[in-house]
Amino acid sequence: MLYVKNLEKSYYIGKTEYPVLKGVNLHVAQGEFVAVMGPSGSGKTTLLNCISCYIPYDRGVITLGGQKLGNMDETSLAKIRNEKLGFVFQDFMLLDGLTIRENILIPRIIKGTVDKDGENLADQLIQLFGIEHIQNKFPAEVSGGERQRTAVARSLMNNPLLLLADEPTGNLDSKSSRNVIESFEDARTQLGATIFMVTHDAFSASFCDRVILLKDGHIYKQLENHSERSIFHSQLLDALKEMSSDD
Ligand SMILES: Nc1ncnc2c1ncn2[C@@H]1O[C@H](COP(=O)(O)OP(=O)(O)OP(=O)(O)O)[C@@H](O)[C@H]1O
Repeated sequence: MLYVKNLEKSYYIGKTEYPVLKGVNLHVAQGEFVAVMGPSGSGKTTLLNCISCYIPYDRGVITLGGQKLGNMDETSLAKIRNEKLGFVFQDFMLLDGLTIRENILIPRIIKGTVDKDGENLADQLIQLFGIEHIQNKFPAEVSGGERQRTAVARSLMNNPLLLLADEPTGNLDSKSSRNVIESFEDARTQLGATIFMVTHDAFSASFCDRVILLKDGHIYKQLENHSERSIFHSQLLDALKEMSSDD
């Protein structure tokens, strides 16, 4: 589904090159829920931004659903972002002047049509995420967890091939975080969504099928979840400790 091969990306400040991604290789299968963790500055957001086509990369190949990303004009990139990718950001990015339902419909509005099919999918997502009772309210009138569930529902509006989430639980308390992670799990089990999430939170990551640990622009280790969530959580905490003591 998503393949990243030998991905390299540097930032330049003046003429000085700062390599951030130094040959990253990974694969995310259809229907998988994968987290990326790593120390601050290890390149997690840069990796996500390369996959999102928000920033260009220097070397390597990214393919999504068989289509090679990169080297495309702005119109093609915008089409991929709107039709093949779904995004969930830490600060929700809901529009204050639109209701919860209208916010969920934004990807269809951008596409130019909100037909019966779009309204039906919105109904399905609103029901799936338990936000029927707030659908006609405005973002300022609902809780942080409800705003974040709205953001997850919106990200699924165009049946994206891949849902990308950058610190989706970063600003939330533990109850709301759990709510968001459960909404990802629902999206996966009920809609077959594929989710790629950057997080600092080992608890949130412990719900994933696989966790990729990134360190200094390389994949340090990948852990697969074959056991109970609490056991996987301990394994993750141990691996994170090992990674930080390897300096
Ligand atoms: N636009 C930019 N120009 C120059 N350097 C950048 C730019 N964006 C990020 N960097 C640097 O690249 C490195 C990786 O940044 P990135 O945001 O990918 O890390 P991260 O792992 O997501 O960190 P965090 O966990 O703190 O969000 C950091 O050292 C950062 O300062």
